[in-house]
Amino acid sequence: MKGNGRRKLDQQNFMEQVQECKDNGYLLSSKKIGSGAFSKVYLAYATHERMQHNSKLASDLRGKRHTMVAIKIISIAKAPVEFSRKFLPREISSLNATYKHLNVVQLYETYQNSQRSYLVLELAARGDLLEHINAVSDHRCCPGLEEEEARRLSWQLVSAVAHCHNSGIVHRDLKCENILLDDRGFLKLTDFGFANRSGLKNSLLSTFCGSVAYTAPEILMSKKYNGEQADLWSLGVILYAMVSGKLPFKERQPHRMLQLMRRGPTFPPGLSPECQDLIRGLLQLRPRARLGLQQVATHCWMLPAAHALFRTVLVSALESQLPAPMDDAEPSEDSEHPAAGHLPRPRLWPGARAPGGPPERRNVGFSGLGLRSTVAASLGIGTSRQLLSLCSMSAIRNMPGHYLLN
Ligand SMILES: Nc1ncnc2c1ncn2[C@@H]1O[C@H](COP(=O)(O)OP(=O)(O)OP(=O)(O)O)[C@@H](O)[C@H]1O
Repeated sequence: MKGNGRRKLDQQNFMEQVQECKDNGYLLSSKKIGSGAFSKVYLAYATHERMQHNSKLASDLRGKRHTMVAIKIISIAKAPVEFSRKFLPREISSLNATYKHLNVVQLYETYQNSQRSYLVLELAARGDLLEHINAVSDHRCCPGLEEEEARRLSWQLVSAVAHCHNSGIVHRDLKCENILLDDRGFLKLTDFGFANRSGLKNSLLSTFCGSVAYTAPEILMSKKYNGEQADLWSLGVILYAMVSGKLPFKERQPHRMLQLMRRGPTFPPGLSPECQDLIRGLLQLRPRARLGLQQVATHCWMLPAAHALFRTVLVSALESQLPAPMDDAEPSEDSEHPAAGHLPRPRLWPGARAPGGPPERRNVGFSGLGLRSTVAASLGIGTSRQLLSLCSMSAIRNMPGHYLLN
């Protein structure tokens, strides 16, 4: 009886939600795609009428060629007052502040009544990064992703986090479960429930947020912390999880966790020294010793993929749409692989220059504007402007093909 009564109530609740969504221009499906502490997330469809009234929604869905969205329904009645008054408004304002980046889930709109709040979000239908790592590990019969895939995803994640920080938002709950993948394989950072404004440049935060396994040591030690530096620690944990299929430090008790952190991570055999170096640079106990986002983006481990992509995109774009480059843009004769002659020699952090200094700066006499977008899209890191802001930076400039970005 009790079970029956509960089921009826759930059904009634769901029908109310369907009606409330319909009133706001969305067709709610019964497909539940996730749930959180006080929320449920459903697949829904935007009506054409709604799209006519919401340009954000219309422009994005037109590009995606479908009308699907994810609707996160938060039960105000079930959630603690602090959640509705503090965390939910922060989540909404953070999503508004970080609109719009290819690697950050987009909030199209919200509506609410006294019972529920609705967040209409961009759909990321391929599950989260943790599921992905586990699925790939099973498939390969070896824990973790291939470094090449981890690098591609890291580019997107670094781009997303850089965009948040540049928008004045610290995420404070970066973990594999809060990183979703969409049906095109793009990474989408989500769950800004603990996000906060980073405020003044050196202002410090004090609230404990996130999951212990991803939490920076200074937070575990209850010290005041810099949100951006704490996000960078979590980034190191995520990168470690991607390439090893496990967490670098796993203990329930914070003081034991700290002991492990002091000892530093141990790496699986076969992991490249460059990748180890990057992870070590992020998992620095002292926040100030940690790599910054710009150093991450220009770390030698991050470069090979970008380099290869630049080459590939450059070659195909040159063939299809652009005037031929001047002679000096040709690969060197001794290149075995089309990219090999131009790869900067691996540099280990912190930033020792490759022997012989940076590659010569070349200019091919075209702006490469369309190409920038293609490159940004290939890397999965948003618009060309976002690519530029991430890479306004020495390493990309030092890379062969840098002229595409100037
Ligand atoms: N835009 C989306 N597209 C697809 N699935 C989503 C989307 N947003 C959320 N989900 C799914 O719903 C789950 C819960 O969403 P979310 O993490 O935002 O809720 P939450 O209430 O903040 O969760 P938690 O209590 O774990 O912090 C996610 O783990 C994910 O599986």
